[in-house]
Amino acid sequence: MKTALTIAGSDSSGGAGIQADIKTMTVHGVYAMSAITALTAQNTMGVQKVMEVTPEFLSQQLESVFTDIYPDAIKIGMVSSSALIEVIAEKLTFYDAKNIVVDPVMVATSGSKLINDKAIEYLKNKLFAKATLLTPNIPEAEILSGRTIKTSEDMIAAARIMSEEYGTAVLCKGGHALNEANDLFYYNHQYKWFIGERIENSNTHGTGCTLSSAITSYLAQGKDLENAIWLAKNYLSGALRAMLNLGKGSGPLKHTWNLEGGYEE
Ligand SMILES: Nc1ncnc2c1ncn2[C@@H]1O[C@H](COP(=O)(O)OP(=O)(O)O)[C@@H](O)[C@H]1O
Ligand SMILES: Cc1ncc(COP(=O)(O)OP(=O)(O)O)c(N)n1
Repeated sequence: MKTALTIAGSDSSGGAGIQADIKTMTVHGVYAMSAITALTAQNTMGVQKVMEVTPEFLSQQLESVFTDIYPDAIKIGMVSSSALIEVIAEKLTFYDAKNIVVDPVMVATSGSKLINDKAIEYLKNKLFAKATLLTPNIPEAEILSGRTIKTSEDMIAAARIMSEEYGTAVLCKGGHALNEANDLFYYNHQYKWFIGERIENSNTHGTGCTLSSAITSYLAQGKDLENAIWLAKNYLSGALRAMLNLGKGSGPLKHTWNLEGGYEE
């Protein structure tokens, strides 16, 4: 069985973070493991409280996983402080980790900030160069590239800046654009659009976590990067199309849709 590790925050409502990642990896037939960076008290309306783990405890979780069940691929999500980022960077190097998808989580859809400013600099300087793929959404891409994104051309320019600066592939996600759901992939001075039909569903909590952990699952299974992105986007669209409606705010996706025999693309 192929294995994957998610290094991320826990979402008590189960729609994003570690919980979304484990569900996604599991329905893809991949054995999921976790190293938790923070506990969030969170629901579909917002993040009420965050409790970060200590760097020592994160370090121990990573050591416990890597020395026993080696992950074929790794997803990194919410990491809110520079000390935790340092630990992750050190362990990824020490254990020679491969197939690393970094989702630079900064702000939840509800508006809550999930990272501090110093940590953003550490992400850029210590973690991004180790990534196989970065998956910023539009607001994150604006912060990381220093460019305002209003048009498709802006998305291409921002992705180029990030890809060239960090020497890695970038998928700039278009879920925050108004009428489309097109994601822009940039690597090796070339770009490609991953076109998605926009689905009218206000329950989008955890779309980014779900996409990045689906990509990680496909990388663990040995798919090449572009194929992994196509397959993951198809899975994400099905999870939105299943129209689960839970909670009072922006609710979670139906992660199990692909086990129920419907919603074929
Ligand atoms: N309404 C929607 N219909 C179809 N796809 C969507 C929709 N909203 C987001 N997506 C897709 O979900 C994925 C996550 O994108 P996005 O919502 O921008 O990220 P994040 O959750 O990190 O803010 C992308 O592939 C994006 O195109
Ligand atoms: C613990 C935790 N991690 C990440 C997020 C953000 O998840 P994302 O998939 O970007 O979805 P939204 O929250 O933006 O819908 C989170 N909320 N909690």
